[in-house]
Amino acid sequence: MSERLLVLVRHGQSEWNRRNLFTGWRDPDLTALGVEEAKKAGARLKAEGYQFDIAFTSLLSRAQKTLDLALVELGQVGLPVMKDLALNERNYGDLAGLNKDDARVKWGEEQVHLWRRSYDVPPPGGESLKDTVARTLPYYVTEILPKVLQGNRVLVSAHGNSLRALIMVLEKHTPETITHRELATGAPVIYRLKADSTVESITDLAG
Ligand SMILES: O=C(O)[C@H](O)COP(=O)(O)O
Repeated sequence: MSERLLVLVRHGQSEWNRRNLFTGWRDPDLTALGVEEAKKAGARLKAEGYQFDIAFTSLLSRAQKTLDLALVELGQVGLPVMKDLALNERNYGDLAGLNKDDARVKWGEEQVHLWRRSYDVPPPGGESLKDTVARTLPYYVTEILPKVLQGNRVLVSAHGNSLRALIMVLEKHTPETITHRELATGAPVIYRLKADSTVESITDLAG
């Protein structure tokens, strides 16, 4: 019987997460804590008995490195890995590199919250979550989902907002409820899909 297993993991803490900077398509490395989070994600999955047939990640180092470290813990170095821009973090445009607290002082709490969590308000020069869904969803539908439905056990290492874009569809969030869906660094979320591609069960390995 097919498992139809899909595991999503947000990369471990990056240097810019630690420094509280908008990151988007910029490419900072993991911190020491981020490395530990990535290893812990792999170890947790291994301890729960998970193994994978294929993995997907973005073109950004923090997601790729998280995947590599998790695969070492899983004893699965050499697993086929597909890398694609479609899984990159939401492009934060002109906000990239700015401190999130400084931005709140400059533009106000409410405006910054709209840029960070609203569905359809893009940051200046960047992508809204709606734009990110438009970028990531076609890739999910054409590349990732078919693998899951064929019975491959699939691991995806990506980013807070590119994964929230997929989670919006998987968990059937509305533009309002998705604003409250947060994703911790290095915390795998495990989905079992039905044959019709809807979600049968969700297990969050956070904490
Ligand atoms: O790109 C970033 O800054 C982070 O990865 C996600 O940031 P957010 O929680 O502000 O959307």
